[in-house]
Amino acid sequence: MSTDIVWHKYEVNKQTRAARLGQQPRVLWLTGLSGSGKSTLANLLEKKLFEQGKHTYLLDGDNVRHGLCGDLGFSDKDRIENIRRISEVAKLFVDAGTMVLTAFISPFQTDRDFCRKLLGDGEFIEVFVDTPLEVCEQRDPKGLYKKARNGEIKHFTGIDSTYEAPSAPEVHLTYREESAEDTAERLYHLLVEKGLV
Ligand SMILES: Nc1ncnc2c1ncn2[C@@H]1O[C@H](COP(=O)(O)OS(=O)(=O)O)[C@@H](OP(=O)(O)O)[C@H]1O
Ligand SMILES: Nc1ncnc2c1ncn2[C@@H]1O[C@H](COP(=O)(O)OP(=O)(O)O)[C@@H](O)[C@H]1O
Repeated sequence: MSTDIVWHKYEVNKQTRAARLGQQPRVLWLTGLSGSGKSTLANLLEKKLFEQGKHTYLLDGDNVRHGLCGDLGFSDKDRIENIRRISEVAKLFVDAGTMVLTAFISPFQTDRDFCRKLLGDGEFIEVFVDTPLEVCEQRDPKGLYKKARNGEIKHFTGIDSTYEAPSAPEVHLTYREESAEDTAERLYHLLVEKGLV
C-alpha cells in the first residue's frame, strides 16, 4: 500500500495535450470471446484512425501478457488484476491525449466498469464484439478451443470460464458472415454515427 503520497497538478495536462493533438482522447474497449475478432478489428480500426492523422495506441491481450502482465494466468483473480493494470495504463495514455484501442476478452462486467469509472465522462467506449461461440470455435485461429475441449487448457473463456456479455455497451457489433475488412468498416461507421470518433 502506498501511503503519504500527494497528487501533483501539472500545467501541461490532458486538456492541453488533447488540444495540441486536435482530438478527443478516449478508450475504445473491445470485449468478446477469444476468436471473436477483437485483435483483427482493433488493428484495422487503428490503421484507419491513424491514416486520418489521429494519435492512437493499441493495447492487445496477447502482447500485454508478454510483458506488463507476464506474471498473470487465467484464474478469475488474475484476469481481474490483468484488467486493473490495463485500465490504469489506458488512463495514462488518455492523459497523454491518445486514442486508445484495447483488445482484451475482459470477461467480467465489474472490471470493465472499473475502467469506465477510472476515466472521465464519455471517455470509455465499450464495444461488444458479439461473435457467437460456435463461430469463434470454428475459426479457432490459435487452436486454443481444440486444446480447451481436449482438456489441455483449463479455465478457457466460453468453455469452462465465464464470459459476461456487456449489459449496455456503447456499440454492439452483431455478427454477420462477412470479411474482417467489412466488419471493421461497419464498426467505424457505428462509431461515427454515434459521434464517438
Ligand atoms: N484460458 C484461457 N482463456 C482465454 N484466453 C486464453 C486462455 N489461455 C490463453 N489464452 C490466450 O490469452 C488471450 C486472452 O488474454 P486476455 O488478457 O485478453 O484475457 S482476459 O481479459 O484477462 O480474460 C487470448 O487471446 P484472444 O484469442 O486474442 O482473445 C488467448 O490467446
Ligand atoms: N468478420 C470478421 N471479423 C473479424 N475477424 C474475422 C472475420 N472473419 C474472419 N475473421 C477471422 O477470425 C479471426 C479472429 O481472430 P482474432 O482477431 O485474433 O480474435 P480475438 O482477438 O478476439 O481473439 C482472425 O483469424 C480473422 O481473420
